[in-house]
Amino acid sequence: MSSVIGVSSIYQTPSLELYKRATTTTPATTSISLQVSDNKSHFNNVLRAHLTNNASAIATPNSSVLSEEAFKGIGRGFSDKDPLDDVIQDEDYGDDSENDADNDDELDVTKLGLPSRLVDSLHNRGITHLFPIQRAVLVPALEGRDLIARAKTGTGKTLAFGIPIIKGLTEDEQRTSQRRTGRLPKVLVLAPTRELAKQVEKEIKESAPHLNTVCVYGGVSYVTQQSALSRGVDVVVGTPGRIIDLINGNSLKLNEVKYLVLDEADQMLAVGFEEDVETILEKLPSQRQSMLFSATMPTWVKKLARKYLDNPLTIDLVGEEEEKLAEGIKLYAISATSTSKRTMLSDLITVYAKGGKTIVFTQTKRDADEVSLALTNTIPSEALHGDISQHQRERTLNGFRQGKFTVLVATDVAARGLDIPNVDLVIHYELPNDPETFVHRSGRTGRAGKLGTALLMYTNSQRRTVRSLERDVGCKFEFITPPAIGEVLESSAQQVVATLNRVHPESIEFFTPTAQKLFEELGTSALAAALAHLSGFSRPPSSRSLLNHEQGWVTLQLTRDHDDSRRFLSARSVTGFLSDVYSPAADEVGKIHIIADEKVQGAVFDVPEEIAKELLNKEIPPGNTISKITKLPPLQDDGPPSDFYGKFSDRDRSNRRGGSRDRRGGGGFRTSRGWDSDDEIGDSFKRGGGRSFRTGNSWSQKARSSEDDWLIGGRRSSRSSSSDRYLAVHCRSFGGACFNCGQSGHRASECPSKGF
Ligand SMILES: Nc1ncnc2c1ncn2[C@@H]1O[C@H](COP(=O)(O)OP(=O)(O)OP(=O)(O)O)[C@@H](O)[C@H]1O
Repeated sequence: MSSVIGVSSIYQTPSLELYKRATTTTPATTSISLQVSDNKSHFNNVLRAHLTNNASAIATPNSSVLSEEAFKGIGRGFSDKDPLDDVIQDEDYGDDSENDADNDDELDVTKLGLPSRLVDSLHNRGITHLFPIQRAVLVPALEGRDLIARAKTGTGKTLAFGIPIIKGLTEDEQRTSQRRTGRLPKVLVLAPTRELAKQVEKEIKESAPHLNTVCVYGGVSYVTQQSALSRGVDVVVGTPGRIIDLINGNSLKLNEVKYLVLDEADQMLAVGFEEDVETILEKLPSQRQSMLFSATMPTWVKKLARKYLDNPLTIDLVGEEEEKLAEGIKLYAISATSTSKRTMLSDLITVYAKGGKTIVFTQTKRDADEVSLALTNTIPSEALHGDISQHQRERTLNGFRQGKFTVLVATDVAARGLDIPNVDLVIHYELPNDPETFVHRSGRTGRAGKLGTALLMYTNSQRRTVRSLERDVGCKFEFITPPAIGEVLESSAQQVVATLNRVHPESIEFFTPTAQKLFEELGTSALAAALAHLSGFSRPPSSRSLLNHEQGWVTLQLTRDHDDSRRFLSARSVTGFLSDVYSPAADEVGKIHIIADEKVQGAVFDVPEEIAKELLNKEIPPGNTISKITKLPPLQDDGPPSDFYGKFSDRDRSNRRGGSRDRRGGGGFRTSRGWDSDDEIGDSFKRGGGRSFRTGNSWSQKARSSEDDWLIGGRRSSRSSSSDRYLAVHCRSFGGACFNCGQSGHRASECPSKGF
């Protein structure tokens, strides 16, 4: 349906080229006219209207122009009731089949009326077209509207606020044509972690090298930050703790701030920055534009929005039902025991990362160290967690970015915000604490429209949680079995071949005479030997159990013909059968699983390699078959299923604390999808340092783990009481396997047969 609101003038142009010319030549007028047919047109039109600096509105054929006032009045259902009710959702930005060329132009950074300096630096970074969240934010942000926005991981949220702000600052600078030394910041970006703050700084600096951007965060000296601020600054990005310290020390003055950005607002709450954030917001001039980015809308964030934002427009490009992960992330899940995880990991990396970058997520710092140490024997890897100094963390991240090593083993500190290009594989070595953490961990791959893989390792008892995760995140896992040794060898060989292709021709020349001689003597086996050695298989690979991936074990399958009158196979009947055929096999048999397919009477079981050889040579009763298998058939379930997320599930935690609070399932995200979650406002309690933590919020759980100290921008010691730390560190049993002896239930550092 179309409706005419009021017409004063329409400039209609036959092409965008003419439109562009018209926008530069048409004098400013005040009122804009419109004819509206659908929401998408509204958007297109408002975009055009605003790209002309609100001075004049130009329409191309098939589209009309409307003012913001008119826009508010039509179709969208803008409401007076609650400012948070103004919502623009993803479908409003879907493909416009009417005019694809127009669409492309709307995204083309050269056609948006952005300052040429900004366009040039975006182009230098390979950014030629806006991503959807950037497109959605651009117009209302340029209008000066306060915003609340949400989009999936890696979709370009930083430039969503960065581009309009840079445009505004650059134009201001051009107008005044002077840059005062000692000028006060016009932009304040608050980020919950140092890493995120640094990343935002990097994005803004690279897109606007002409502006002075200073990043401030705790854990490092004040002096450099203070002197950078005193030289004059346009944009300050920082973590709340250090920002308050700098304000109190008179080094940072916020009187001239025109733009405030709150990045990852829900994370601020989780790490206990509520008070600090509010203290900072109180100090800002009331005449400003505020933009808030948040993955969820817990009560505090809503309150913040109501109190400090002015009639904000909500832009939600995730929605309620949609998959919360970025497109292009392929998901796998693999069942593993705490022991087999350890042995399986390098094979999974070899097969699924194919030589690219991998991030492995563990729950604890100690696990990160131990996993990384164990991996280093086969694949170069480094650990990243809170006990590592700031300087070393930066070196590690840089080394990983530059490809100096390919596997980063990290605690959840790295899950949020870190933008490392081209991560091919994310492995959840331990189940995440909640679905949000899963989304953020997985979102380290498949960034900026690229493809990626995330692989979840779970134990049998966590099967139900994996299903819950699928429901909560709106995703589907492909369930896989451990890669067979053949696959691992093939992938290793391919990776070695890729490495060989990168050997410098001059180096090749040095080795050619020896290679020729070898080839004459040994033929292709000389080359094969080199490949085997470079793949780390100088010795033949030992066989591995398909059930728990343990080396030196073999998985065999026993099937029985249907016409066999004996009872169906059970674990006990398998042992009985083995003792009849070859009694050492019955003595040594490991795991036994019954095949799920009811049409097959069969079981799979593990035996040591030597025993398997003997057993396979024995004569067996007719009607039975024993064979070595390379892939597991579907097996019957065993073990109690669990509904817990990670080691720090809500239920776990409340039990430990003796809490009787009414929890809504295993974490806010599960039971309340999307933005309306976490309304458990009564659940706050104060911790040392006076910052309040809400126990009902999944993030507060993380904050309470021993994990996240270094996340916080300074004031580390004030955030957790010793009793909290005790709970976090001591009140959970170790469920993993020792990297020293391989036994489960203790860590390598506590291994009875030390020598680690
Ligand atoms: N329009 C664009 N074209 C190409 N690349 C872009 C564009 N916008 C942003 N990028 C790049 O995409 C990557 C992800 O952007 P960014 O870190 O802002 O994502 P994000 O949405 O904040 O992610 P997260 O939620 O994980 O923090 C960055 O490397 C950024 O430079």
